[in-house]
Amino acid sequence: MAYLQLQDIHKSYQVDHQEFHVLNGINLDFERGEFVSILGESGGGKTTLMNIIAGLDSQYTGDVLLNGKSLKHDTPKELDQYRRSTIGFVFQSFNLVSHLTIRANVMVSLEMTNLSHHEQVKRADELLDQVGLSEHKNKYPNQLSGGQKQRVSIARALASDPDIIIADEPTGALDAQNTDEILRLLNQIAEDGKLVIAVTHSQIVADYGTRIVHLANGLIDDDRVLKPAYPVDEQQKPFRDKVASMKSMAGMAWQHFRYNLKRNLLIMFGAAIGIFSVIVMLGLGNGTKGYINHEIYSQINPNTIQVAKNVESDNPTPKETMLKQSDVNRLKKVSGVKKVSPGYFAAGSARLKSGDQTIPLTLVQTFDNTLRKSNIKYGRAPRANEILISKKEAKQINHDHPNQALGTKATFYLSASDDQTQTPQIMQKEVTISGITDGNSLPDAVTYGTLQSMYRANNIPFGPNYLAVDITGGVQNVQPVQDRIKAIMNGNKPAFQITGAGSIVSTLNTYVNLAVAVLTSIAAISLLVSAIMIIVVLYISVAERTKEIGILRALGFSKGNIRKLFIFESVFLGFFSAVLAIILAYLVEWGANSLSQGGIQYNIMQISVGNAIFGLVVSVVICLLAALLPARKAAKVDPVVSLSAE
Ligand SMILES: Nc1ncnc2c1ncn2[C@@H]1O[C@H](COP(=O)(O)OP(=O)(O)OP(=O)(O)O)[C@@H](O)[C@H]1O
Repeated sequence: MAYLQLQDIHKSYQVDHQEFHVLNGINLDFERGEFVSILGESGGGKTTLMNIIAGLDSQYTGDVLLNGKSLKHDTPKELDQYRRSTIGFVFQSFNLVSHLTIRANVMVSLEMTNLSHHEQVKRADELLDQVGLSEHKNKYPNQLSGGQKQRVSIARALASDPDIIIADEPTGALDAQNTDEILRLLNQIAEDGKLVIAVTHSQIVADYGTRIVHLANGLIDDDRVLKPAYPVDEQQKPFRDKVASMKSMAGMAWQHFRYNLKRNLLIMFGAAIGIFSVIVMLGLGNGTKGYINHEIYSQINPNTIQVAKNVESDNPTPKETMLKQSDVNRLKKVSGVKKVSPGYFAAGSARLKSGDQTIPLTLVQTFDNTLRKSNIKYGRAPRANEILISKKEAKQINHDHPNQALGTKATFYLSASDDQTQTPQIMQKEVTISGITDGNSLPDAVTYGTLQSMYRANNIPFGPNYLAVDITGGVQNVQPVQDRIKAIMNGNKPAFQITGAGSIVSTLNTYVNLAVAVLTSIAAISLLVSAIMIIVVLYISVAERTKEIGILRALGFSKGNIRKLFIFESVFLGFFSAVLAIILAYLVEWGANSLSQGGIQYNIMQISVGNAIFGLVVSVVICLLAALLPARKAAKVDPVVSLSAE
């Protein structure tokens, strides 16, 4: 039984509903150690026959048997494996991968073996040495002469130690001296016990081999043995072949990415704009929220909230708003609540009279933890019969030296209505100014006891109209505790409401979040544009690399390998675009914050690590999705068509 048998091979092409018969029943036997030249007229079907032998074309009738085993029913994956392990290609136009160095071109075949990287480099160097190119291994194909390129392609064909070398017009593009050199190498391969099948028009080439087969009208019309086949030394391959790994495909994608760095940099800039805008918007949102919180929390203590009774009427009576001990007890039970203290606020009904100055007090409240001691610029917090006023008010007492208002005696007036008579009464008390605050919108403050004594003196019932609730832990606990308090019901109505400045923080944050979401969505439109751009670029890349895809498929790379090649390249694009976008965003953050520190003394842009990671993940995912269709197209490229492409 011959090593390779062709049995009654018929092949025809369908063009415009017409059938063109190219091979009309080829029967040939080949042995290892033979150097067979296939001669025949141009267009006679020699390349077609080679594609069938190589397992690139399976649309034929008849059978190809290797060691007696038919290829006819092999799956595409089995044919990939057959090419990987058994076939080595040498093409007329060399078909080297232009973006890979000479050594890397040889190593492409070795990616599909179980050799370690180090062993692959060693084998590639040995082969390049064998074909006399060891000095050129770091050059790129366009830096070599035609003869040198063909020697590289011979080294690549031998890399995976295949038993059959198919050479399609191997000397067609070479001068006499290089032809001689290449023929010597091919003959050496046959001498080493491999089967060399060379398609040629040249009688010189044909005469060099051990046998000449002539093709005419789709049939073998002559088959001459010039000399006996070289003896075959049965040797085990020094390594096993395997499907190229993810790592290999990532490595190859990386090599192409680097080779096209300038172009890729431009694409990356385009793709980075979208990610950059999204990250900047998120950072601006964080900064704005932070600024609002900072402004509010610098005046009030976020960890103490004001809780009032939830009353329905617009104009509730003091009795309706008054909180009871039972309310205090209910709040104390809420998890996260540390302390509940009674508080009272009076809006628009108080005055302070000092000498002949009468100062209206917009808001007076009890001094408790909702206010920050750090806002007291001069003096201290009020004790019994003392009052804390703002700097603006102190200026009305002593215009030039407001701090000298400290210790001044004044009369504090407060109107209150007796629930029974409904007649407002003006209560008054002599107080001393104990402190002056710095803020513009801070309330004036007295102690709860001071207010209580004023009401008692006038026989008007008094009780807290809010409760100051201290919350354990950090600021992050405030919202959950607020939510738990809001969930306490009186029948089917909430029992309490959160009042004071703290209550608006979450509302403001909700608005800012909404604004950020809208702006981020607008920024995300540029992400869509980036995605479309990447799809277009990859489609162009598939078209540009059709030949390369054909070469890789001929060498034994599977469709899946080709798909991964494009997907990896796109992922690299996504990753580096995001890195670029993140760097740009942090630069803009630095610029914006330098400006905002000068104005509002706050970092208005705060890009978190989470924002940067989000940008990175989104960019990689978008590029991954954008690569799916072009990668699929690349995988579907027919190697026979792409190899014959101009
Ligand atoms: N994909 C195809 N569709 C239609 N016809 C094709 C296709 N590929 C090849 N042919 C035809 O099949 C015939 C054989 O082509 P093939 O390339 O095998 O010839 P060849 O002997 O290698 O020629 P040459 O020596 O000029 O390279 C030619 O007539 C060619 O036009």
